[in-house]
Amino acid sequence: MANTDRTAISHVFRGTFIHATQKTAVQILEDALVGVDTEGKVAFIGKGDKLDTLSRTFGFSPREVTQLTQHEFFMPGMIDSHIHASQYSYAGTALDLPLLQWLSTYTFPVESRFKDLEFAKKVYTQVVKRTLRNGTTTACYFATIHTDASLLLGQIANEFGQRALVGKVCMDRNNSVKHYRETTQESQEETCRFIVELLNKKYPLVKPVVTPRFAPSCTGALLGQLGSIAKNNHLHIQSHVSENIEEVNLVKELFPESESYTDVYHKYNLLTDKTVLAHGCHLTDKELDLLRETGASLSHCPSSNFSLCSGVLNVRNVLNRKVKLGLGTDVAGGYSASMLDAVRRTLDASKVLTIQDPDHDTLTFEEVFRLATLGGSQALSLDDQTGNFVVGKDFDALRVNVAAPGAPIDLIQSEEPKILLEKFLNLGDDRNIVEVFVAGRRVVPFAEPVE
Ligand SMILES: O=c1[nH]c(=O)c2nc[nH]c2[nH]1
Repeated sequence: MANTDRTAISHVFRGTFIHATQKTAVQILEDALVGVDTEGKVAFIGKGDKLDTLSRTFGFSPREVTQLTQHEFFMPGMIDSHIHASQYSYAGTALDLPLLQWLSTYTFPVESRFKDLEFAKKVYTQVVKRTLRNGTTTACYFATIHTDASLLLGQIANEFGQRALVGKVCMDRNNSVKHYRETTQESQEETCRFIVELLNKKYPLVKPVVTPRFAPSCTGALLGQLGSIAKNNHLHIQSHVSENIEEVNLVKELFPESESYTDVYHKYNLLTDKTVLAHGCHLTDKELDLLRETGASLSHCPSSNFSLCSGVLNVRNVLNRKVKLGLGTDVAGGYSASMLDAVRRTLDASKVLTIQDPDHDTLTFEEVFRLATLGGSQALSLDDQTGNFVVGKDFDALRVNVAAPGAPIDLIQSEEPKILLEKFLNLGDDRNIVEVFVAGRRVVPFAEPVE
């Protein structure tokens, strides 16, 4: 009997699906049949040999099933839990200074240019397209202090179909760049305008995130106001924490009454289960415990941590202390806008710790795969919608062809799915990502522009 009361099915795929669950870092579903409904949600996950029964139950024709080849698999879309969209214009350059000098020499002068909406449109279109093509289905973006340009980033993410958290950056002190400053009142008022205007657009996949840049850029007064705005509107919060030692010492000087850097955010009600803090290389165990207790998460950004010589986060310790953790490219402190690079640098960082201490429990590629997908969704408190293949979640997925023509992987023989995944994570690039879906909509290859 045909399915009448369910949402209609829009796609059915048959082949290998690979994802992470809470229990299993890499779960492989061979010859799976996955149906996606017209609302973009996973409608069913079954075995290929149940095609007839599933097609009757869900009311689709077996002829409509898309069959993957033996070198292909679907995996969940990757989640970039920390990326500065506004810094994309200089990605791949300017990696020769430590954090605080890097910010004043390169970052603030470039970010100040986003007052110009034409410039903002160009850079934001590029970064959204590039990250989507690289398989980032969800991005947690820092924009700049400019409200209209930040709204434009939300509009562009919506147009291209990327799931995004977008933050108008707040900073009311410690910036020597003349045209890149706001008063406490401006920062607070413009944050409210940003939130109201972005929410009014009713973009289905784009949400505002309250964004104090980091404690050294914000007065206690501003941090307090931002904490209240986030609380009153149940919003996400993002910032940076304990990236570099000089920064940690500066926070001690600026907030002598606080017990630690993390405590500064706690004091101003900025640690919630919707908070994500980037870096955390120099956090103490006590600070990690505070993150766990408040439900706040970390975004591990190893490319940037290496490039700016900031530090090496001990991810094993973070996981042992049960703090939620995702991965971030941190463009442009990180030079690559690909989450595959974040995966590789995460493995490198873990191996650096093992070189220093042979007893260190090195992360496996399976664990890092989980961090790039399910871990990121948990870090952003979006795991009820995305992160793995579960009936009822949105279908955010990458169709990977390990043997795609022109791509940088040579297969000598047919391989097990787990080997295909490992090869893709270590050797692959966007040429292996043949299709990207967000909430069931195919967003890569890009639709032809309408003339
Ligand atoms: O890597 C970083 N990039 C930034 O833009 C930034 N701002 C504060 N702290 C930061 N760290």
